Parts: sequence; structure tokens; C-alpha cells
Amino acid sequence: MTLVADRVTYRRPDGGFALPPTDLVIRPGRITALVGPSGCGKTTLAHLLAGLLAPGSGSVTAAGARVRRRRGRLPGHTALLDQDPMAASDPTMTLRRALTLAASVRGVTVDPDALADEVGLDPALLDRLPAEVSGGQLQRACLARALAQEPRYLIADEATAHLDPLSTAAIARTLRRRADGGLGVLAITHDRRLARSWADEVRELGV
Ligand SMILES: Nc1ncnc2c1ncn2[C@@H]1O[C@H](COP(=O)(O)OP(=O)(O)OP(=O)(O)O)[C@@H](O)[C@H]1O
Repeated sequence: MTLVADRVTYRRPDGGFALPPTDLVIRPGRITALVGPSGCGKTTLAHLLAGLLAPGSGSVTAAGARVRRRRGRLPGHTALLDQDPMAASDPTMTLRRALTLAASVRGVTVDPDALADEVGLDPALLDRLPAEVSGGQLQRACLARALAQEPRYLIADEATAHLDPLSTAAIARTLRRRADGGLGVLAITHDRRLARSWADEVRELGV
């Protein structure tokens, strides 16, 4: 039940960037950290793994089945936690509505308050709009929303880059607990120290 990038390549349409053949394996129950210099293609690889981009060559498979690109929608087994929670949120929708909608799209029924508790967020905040909570609170709500989809794999793209230590720790604890429960996690970060403290394995890209 692994998510596998097998010699994937990608070339930006404007020709400005090309990802060389790259392998990566996301295993259930493990946190893999992906580190590398700015611009080396970490987000590009994350989007290839999530099925948001189609590789130029090579393949992405989940549990042996090829992951196909579907415009604007993630295949059913992967959830993505973006580095910019505001950009990833509908400004007109309460956090609770966004969470239940994300779950129902995947055919999942969830307890929003329990998920908020799990990520260290006061459940009362779920009734606010994205602009009515702090950046750290919104990122935790986005993590709860991602988990509401009951993914097999979670890709966290610089998910704690702008957060205070408390929010970072809350997110790290949740990812570890979920990984211990079988979730396969890819954590993209600039911070090698954070990567070493969170992850079961650290993968360098672009070196
Ligand atoms: N919308 C875009 N238009 C033009 N070039 C882009 C665009 N998005 C990404 N790129 C280029 O593609 C390359 C890979 O970008 P990507 O976001 O995958 O890198 P990254 O390793 O995640 O970087 P960072 O750590 O800074 O987030 C970069 O050189 C970047 O300049």
C-alpha cells in the first residue's frame, strides 16, 4: 500500500524548470521528510504524487494502481496540506462547513469537534470564517479538513513554515499519531532540524 514515484520527470510548460528523473516512496505508518533548496522541485514532486500534475515520463502509483491526473481534484487516497492555509480556504465558508464538505466529497461522515480536538483546535473556532482565526489556527483547521477525508497518504507542503512553536508542535504530534495509526506522510520542509525530529526518514532533493 505504498505511494510511489518511479523515475518521474516534469517540465514546466514555460520551459523554466525541469524535474530530473526522481524516485520517492511514501509508506504507510511512516513520515518521510522531503528537504532541499528553494526552487528544486519539492512542491512539483508533491503535486505529481497527489495527481495534480501529470509526469512527463515515469509513473506514480498508489497500492500498485496508476494515479491519474484529474483537474483540480485529488485522487481519493491522498490529501494535501498547503503551505498557505488562506489560499487553500474558501473565504466565505466556515471552517466547520469546509471540513464536512471535504469529508462528504469522499463519502465520509465525520465528527468535526473530535477532529478539531485532535489537532489542538478549540472546536468553537470551527464556526468562524478563515479570516476570523489566526494563521496557526487556520492551518490546524486545514489539517483537520485533510484528515476528515480519511486519506491513506497525506502530503504536508511546508505546513508549519510560518507557524509558532505551539502550532508546529500540535501539527507534528497529530502527524506522528496518525502515522502510528497507518497514515503515510510526506512532510516537505526547508528545516532540516525539524525534518530530523519529525521524520522516520529524510530525503534530499536537488543535491
Ligand atoms: N507558476 C510558476 N511559474 C513559473 N515558474 C514556476 C512556477 N511555479 C514553480 N515554478 C518554478 O519551478 C521550479 C520548482 O518549483 P517548486 O515550487 O516545485 O520548488 P520548491 O522546491 O517547492 O521551492 P520552495 O522550497 O521555494 O517552495 C522553481 O524553479 C520555480 O521557479
